[in-house]
Amino acid sequence: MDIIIVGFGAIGKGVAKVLHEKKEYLEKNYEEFRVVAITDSSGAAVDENGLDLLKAIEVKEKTRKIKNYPEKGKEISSIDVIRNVEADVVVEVTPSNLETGEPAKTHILESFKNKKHVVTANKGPLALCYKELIEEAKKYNVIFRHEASVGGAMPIINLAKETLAGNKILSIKGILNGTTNYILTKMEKEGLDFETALKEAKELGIAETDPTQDIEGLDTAAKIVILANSIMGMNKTIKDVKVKGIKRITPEALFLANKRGYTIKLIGQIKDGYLIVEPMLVPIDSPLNVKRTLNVAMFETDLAKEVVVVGRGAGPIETASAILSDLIHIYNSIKK
Ligand SMILES: NC(=O)C1=CN([C@@H]2O[C@H](COP(=O)(O)OP(=O)(O)OC[C@H]3O[C@@H](n4cnc5c(N)ncnc54)[C@H](OP(=O)(O)O)[C@@H]3O)[C@@H](O)[C@H]2O)C=CC1
Ligand SMILES: N[C@@H](CC=O)C(=O)O
Ligand code: NA
Repeated sequence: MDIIIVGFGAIGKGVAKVLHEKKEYLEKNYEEFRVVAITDSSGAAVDENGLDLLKAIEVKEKTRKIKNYPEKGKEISSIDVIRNVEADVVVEVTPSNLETGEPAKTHILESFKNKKHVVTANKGPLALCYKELIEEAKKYNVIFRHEASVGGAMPIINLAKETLAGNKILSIKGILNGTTNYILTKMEKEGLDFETALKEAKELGIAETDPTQDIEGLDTAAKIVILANSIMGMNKTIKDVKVKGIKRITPEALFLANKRGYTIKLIGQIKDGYLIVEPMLVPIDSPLNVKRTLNVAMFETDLAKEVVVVGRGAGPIETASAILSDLIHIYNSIKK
């Protein structure tokens, strides 16, 4: 199966690393998953016989520009690659823009028009025009998967759509941002100051390209919109979310909360049609009290009653795990 990776930052490189590591597993159980093009803001590397993924990562890390890939690098836009390079699937992992959804929205729609399936981790277009994307995918008869867009490696979207199929999801409450959970954990457990904890999160490759999206709660807001629309049958946008971030939370506030048997977590919640993101006091022994980059989601459903899922919500390899599972789903759907 031939793949184009659009965006070659933390997640794009994570996908390349995972596809390299899992090469034998994939060839044994499915077929070769070949990356025939990689793009970033500088251009692209294109090889219809499949790029050397370790070389692509090395070129990117050494020169910051994928167009410097020897012999196969070129100054060409992602849209031209999507239009002109033969491939089955586009993996869209450019930055999430929560105002316009670009450039991802155009990349995704252009992929559909060129009969390419899409796997994305990008929250922008999903939080702004979910219905349009689903309708366009149907119109061009292509598969659109986005498990990585909410909770990273934590199974949530496909879990609700597949394993909980038939259930009515009555409410969802959880921690859906790894960066803020990492910061709150480091402040609480190690007394680290906010800026140092944020710097560490950036070095881990878990923060957004613009980390204010994490800190101000907008990333969590985008994710609960995606959940509301994709697994609760709503039609919301990010403007429908009441949002508060964690900027005012201090190590002292966490210490005081602990003394009273609580911790403080950034909680996203969908209940009775309302979408809210705010820091909340959480009992120390609550299932919501997960640490570092972990995410957690508590579902209330009509048949399965309460369901709780926990997993790493961010990180290059963890997120690539969700992207790989969507790629395998597409393989099973188109090649069988
Ligand atoms: N980091 C994480 O743990 C998770 C991230 N996500 C989502 O995954 C996506 C990628 O995140 P992440 O890898 O961390 O972000 P980065 O900022 O590390 O990487 C973004 C990449 O997109 C490239 N890019 C920007 N504009 C374009 C364009 N027009 N065409 C092609 N490439 C472009 C950048 O190019 P250049 O290198 O030249 O600047 C960069 O390579 C985001 O939408 C994020 O919300 C989802 C789950 C987890
Ligand atoms: N910045 C996000 C990345 C995953 O969506 C987070 O910290 O959760
Ligand atoms: Na997920």
